[in-house]
Amino acid sequence: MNFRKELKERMLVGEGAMGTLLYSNGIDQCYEELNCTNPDQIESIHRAYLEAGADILQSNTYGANFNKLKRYGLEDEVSRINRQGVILAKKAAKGKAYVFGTIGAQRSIRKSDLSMEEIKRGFREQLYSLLMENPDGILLETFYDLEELETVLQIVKNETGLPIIANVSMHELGNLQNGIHLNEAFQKLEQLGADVVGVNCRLGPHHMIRALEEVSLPKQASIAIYPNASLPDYVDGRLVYKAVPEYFGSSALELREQGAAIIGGCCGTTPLHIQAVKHAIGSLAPVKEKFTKSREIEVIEVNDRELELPLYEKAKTERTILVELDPPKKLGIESFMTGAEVLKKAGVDSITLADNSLASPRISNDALANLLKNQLNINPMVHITCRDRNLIGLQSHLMGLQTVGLNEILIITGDPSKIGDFPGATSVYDLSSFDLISMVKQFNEGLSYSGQSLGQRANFKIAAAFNPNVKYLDKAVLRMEKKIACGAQSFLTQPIYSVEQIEEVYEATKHLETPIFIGIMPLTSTRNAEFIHNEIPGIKLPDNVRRAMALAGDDPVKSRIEGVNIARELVDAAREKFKGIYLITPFLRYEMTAELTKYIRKVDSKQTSEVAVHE
Ligand SMILES: Cc1cc2nc3c(=O)[nH]c(=O)nc-3n(C[C@H](O)[C@H](O)[C@H](O)COP(=O)(O)OP(=O)(O)OC[C@H]3O[C@@H](n4cnc5c(N)ncnc54)[C@H](O)[C@@H]3O)c2cc1C
Ligand code: MET
Ligand SMILES: [Zn+2]
Repeated sequence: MNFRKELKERMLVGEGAMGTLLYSNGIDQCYEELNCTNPDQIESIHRAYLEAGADILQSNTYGANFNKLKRYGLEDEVSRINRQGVILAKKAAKGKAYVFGTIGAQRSIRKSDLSMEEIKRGFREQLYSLLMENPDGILLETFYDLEELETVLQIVKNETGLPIIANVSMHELGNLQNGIHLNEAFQKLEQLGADVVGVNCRLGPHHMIRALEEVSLPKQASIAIYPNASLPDYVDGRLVYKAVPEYFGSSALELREQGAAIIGGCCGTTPLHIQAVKHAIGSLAPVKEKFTKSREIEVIEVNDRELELPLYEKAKTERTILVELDPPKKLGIESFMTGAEVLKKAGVDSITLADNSLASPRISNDALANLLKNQLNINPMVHITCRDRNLIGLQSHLMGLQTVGLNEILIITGDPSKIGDFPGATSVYDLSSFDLISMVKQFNEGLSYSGQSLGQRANFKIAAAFNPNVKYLDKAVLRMEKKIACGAQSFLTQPIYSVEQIEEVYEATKHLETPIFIGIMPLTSTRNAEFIHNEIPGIKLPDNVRRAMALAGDDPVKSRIEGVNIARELVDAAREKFKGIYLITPFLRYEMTAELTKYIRKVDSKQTSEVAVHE
């Protein structure tokens, strides 16, 4: 038997599912452990697949890596479980089928914290264990993350000359994560030396056929397709699959027409599905040519609704004042709307609205931003955190904002739920602030997260956060640079409380062209000052500031005056170096930020007229 030769001559049949089959037999434990604890059961499943017509058996070692076995306390059993997996498949094959050592991805469809170094380590250990038992090839499967697959494929190539099947999993029809098209992924994997490039899991035969229609035949490599039995249904907390083996079998012919040379099955498939595949394709040869549909890319029209200069552009050349006015925590918006009106009259360029700041629910900022825009003709900036919405919610939110013309946005990670009013609530964090910035940039190119056309380009103006209240300012600046590379067009800082710090920020960031809005939040009382100084991480108030607030004591009027006076000094320092000023309204006390706005406008216009007189 020569796998590489036979692959070119006739269609080969792969195995079907192992995990879901075991589960349907009532087993709910680490499936790979069964290689050692119940070898007969695993061997008999392999045998059933062999008898159904499988030409390639794959060891029951999908999740047999250090990181996954650790969940079951089996991390010391990597070698035994993998070796035993190959031994069992070989025993069942009896020389009548090829036996491939299976290695599944370690990063799943959800974002994983595993670093590439951890992945490589776990991967190598599994690979060496499998190779000890001389399989006929290596099968890499269920890779949602192409980077991970590319990395491990290179390792296999370096370690062995055995045939390699490299299977990705699609995120969405035709696309991998981050919008990489299947055709492109196949080309990359072929270049890295995979004998077979393929797709497994997540989607059923229908979507696999549709996706293959836009994929051309690789130059050298063959294509493998391991569809799930159907799309899944969610029952009692588990994914279950509709099992229609005849339909699965008839789909095999269409998969062949679209270029598949190996057809097997993934989740939900059984020996009956594999039998139906074998029955359908008989001893046919793989196709040598096919018609490839050109990729459907809708015409993306530029959405030309630009009425005002974007804030980040404005802040490059002229004074630009943003004032944060947060949505109320209770129903009733009179004082919020009055505040917005007062701020508008004072001369702000935009009002920014936090997204449930400090992880506590407030009236949704997009609803209020809409009111500000439509009722007061204010150009608002909407904060968007990664905390409260998953990848679906974030995309829908962005499409909604684009639709109603709320295009100025500030992207932040978001304070974690555990610090807020509902500490037990989930902090979603499907995306980091970097990921979300990149996704919005992609929206601006007319593409969704997974690279599907949105029909139009969005025109978001992307602001991001910069926290200078950290131990190592240079590290925070590196984060800014990374955010700029992702697509950030301006920065708003956490509040700064000393003139020296404004100088430091200027020195540390003067090489950047991206405008920075310096955050200034007036203090409201001595208690407020002491809280910030003693309890907010990273913030230290200068002694003279604390003394001045303490002198104002409990008198609210004196405190307000002192708070504004201190903020003025900071504003003066910031004005010298930065065009962008970001005033944060404390506790809806808009009269303080309005006063500061008027002050900035006044001193700016005084300076302008002084210059004019001079000229
Ligand atoms: C202008 C502005 C507006 C904000 N608006 C909101 C809002 O509307 N809603 C809300 O819930 N929160 C808001 N926040 C709070 C913000 O979400 C938290 O401060 C968050 O932890 C940091 O957000 P980021 O986007 O700057 O995080 P990122 O830059 O993505 O950083 C994420 C995490 O990395 C770590 N990190 C960052 N920099 C460093 C460093 N230099 N050294 C070590 N570790 C670091 C920190 O743990 C940080 O939490 C806002 C903050 C700012 C500055
Ligand atoms: N071959 C593996 C199995 O069927 C692939 C699972 S995909 C999550 O168990
Ligand atoms: Zn699967």
